[in-house]
Amino acid sequence: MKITGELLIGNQTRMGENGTLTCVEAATGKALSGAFGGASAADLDEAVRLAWQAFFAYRETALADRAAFLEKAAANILAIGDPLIERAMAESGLPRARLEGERMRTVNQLRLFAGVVREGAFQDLRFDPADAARTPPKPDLRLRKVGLGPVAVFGASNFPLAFSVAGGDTASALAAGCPVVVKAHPAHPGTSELVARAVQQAVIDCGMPAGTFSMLHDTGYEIGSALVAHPLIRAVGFTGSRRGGLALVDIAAKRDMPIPVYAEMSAINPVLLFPEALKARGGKIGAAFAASLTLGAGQFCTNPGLILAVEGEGLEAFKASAVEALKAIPAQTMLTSGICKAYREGVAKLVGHSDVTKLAEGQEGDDYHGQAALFETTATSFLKDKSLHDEVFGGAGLIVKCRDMAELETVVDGIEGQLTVALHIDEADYPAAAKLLPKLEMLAGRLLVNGFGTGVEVSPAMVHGGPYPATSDVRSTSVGTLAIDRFLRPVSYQDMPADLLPDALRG
Ligand SMILES: NC(=O)c1ccc[n+]([C@@H]2O[C@H](COP(=O)([O-])OP(=O)(O)OC[C@H]3O[C@@H](n4cnc5c(N)ncnc54)[C@H](O)[C@@H]3O)[C@@H](O)[C@H]2O)c1
Ligand SMILES: O=CCCC(=O)C(=O)O
Repeated sequence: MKITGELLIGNQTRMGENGTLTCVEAATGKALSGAFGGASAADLDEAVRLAWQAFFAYRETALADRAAFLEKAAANILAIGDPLIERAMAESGLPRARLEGERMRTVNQLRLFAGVVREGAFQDLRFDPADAARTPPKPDLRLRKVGLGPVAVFGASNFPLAFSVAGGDTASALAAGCPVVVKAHPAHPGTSELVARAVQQAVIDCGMPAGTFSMLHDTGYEIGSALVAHPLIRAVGFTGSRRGGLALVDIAAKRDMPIPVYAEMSAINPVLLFPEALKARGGKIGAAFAASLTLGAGQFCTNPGLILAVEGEGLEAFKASAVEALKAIPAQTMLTSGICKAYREGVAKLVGHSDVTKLAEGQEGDDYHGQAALFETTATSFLKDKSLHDEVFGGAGLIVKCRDMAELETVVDGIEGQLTVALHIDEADYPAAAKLLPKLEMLAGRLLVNGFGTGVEVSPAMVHGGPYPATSDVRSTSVGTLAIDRFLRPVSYQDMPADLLPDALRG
């Protein structure tokens, strides 16, 4: 499959003429092949209008046909073969094994949603029969959930497959019966085109309406912003920075018809080390923490950036093994030089902070490679200075040393919304953990025990979401089968003649 740099608008392709996007090898900054044409306002309008037209037919496709389409998209992505992996490696700097795993996650996610569609429970069909004998008479009520309408998807830089063109947002929106218009991430436009062509081909192969899927490039923020503002777009999926997510939330809120924006933004994912667990195996936990902190150069929204623990021998053992492990970690290629620069600036702020001590650094980095780092501060300092709560996107962690569990609880009270909270506990810690759990439920979308949040399972019981600023809508998840709910709305049919009812609600 060739990368042409074209836009994919419905079943057509054409070169965008609103500026040109070029891209570079993440590891070196050297130019990569391909020039990607930016979409104009007219291209955008055409893609969205096609999506709107497609919506009415697409949302009523037989569930088996919609499921087969998702499976075909998965098969077409796999069929691209190694060129997809090689392009993604060059554009993102992520290693082959990681990207091969991510490709399977993407493919299996599409297949999982195919299963959800085929099974049909997502429609939440409800039947509440009439009762003419009741006073007042009770009407016949039936309910189903339908797709919201065309969805704008902003691919994430850090998961160029599983959170990008055919990632969780696209898979769940298509499963819900919503056409998708993707705004490709500028850091991996070639990867985006390859995957988009696979999805476009699936639309054609399966006879889905033209307009079910489109993908646009933007040389700046103009087209992405206009996409969210377009009156025929009915929801937005986004993974990226807090600033970017909030900009889209703001645009969506100012429309004549405001729409939901499901933005997954920043998190530091606190890890709580309880005293008995620390005492029994502080060293072991420290080594496991270092591995999770530096996975993918730390560029995971689930990265464990904050450690909370009570001071003592157990914490010292944790620190010693984390420090030893981190010192040996080579600098890793970051997704873009901009992300690397932001990371270095974040680390420099911690280095220059008078209340923060640097405990360890990994091997030295450069403008493209991030150097891991571990810092420590006290609970008092952390509570006093909110800037210490900021996400440093990359392999940097901060330990907050507490005097006792009461102080640790006060720190928990001062933290903003998160995707995950990890608890390291032994049985003797259960009473202390039980006391904190109600607060932790309010803090994050996923609570996990004796592990770290990196490596999200795509499953029916997964929540990859959480209170602001982890996401812009605490009621949702962007991973797992429940993600489909973001793009559905309930419609009730009262005393509707059977002939007029949707098939699923007859009988
Ligand atoms: N939490 C996470 O999972 C996560 C993932 C990736 C990046 N990040 C953070 O984001 C920073 C930058 O990385 P990035 O480029 O991937 O994220 P980003 O938020 O800058 O961009 C994500 C997407 O949104 C678009 N966008 C951003 N701001 C916009 C605006 N104002 N109007 C319209 N469109 C806009 C971009 O063009 C891109 O397509 C990183 O350094 C990191 O701090 C966080
Ligand atoms: O970066 C956001 C997603 C993280 C994830 O999916 C994972 O940890 O597996």
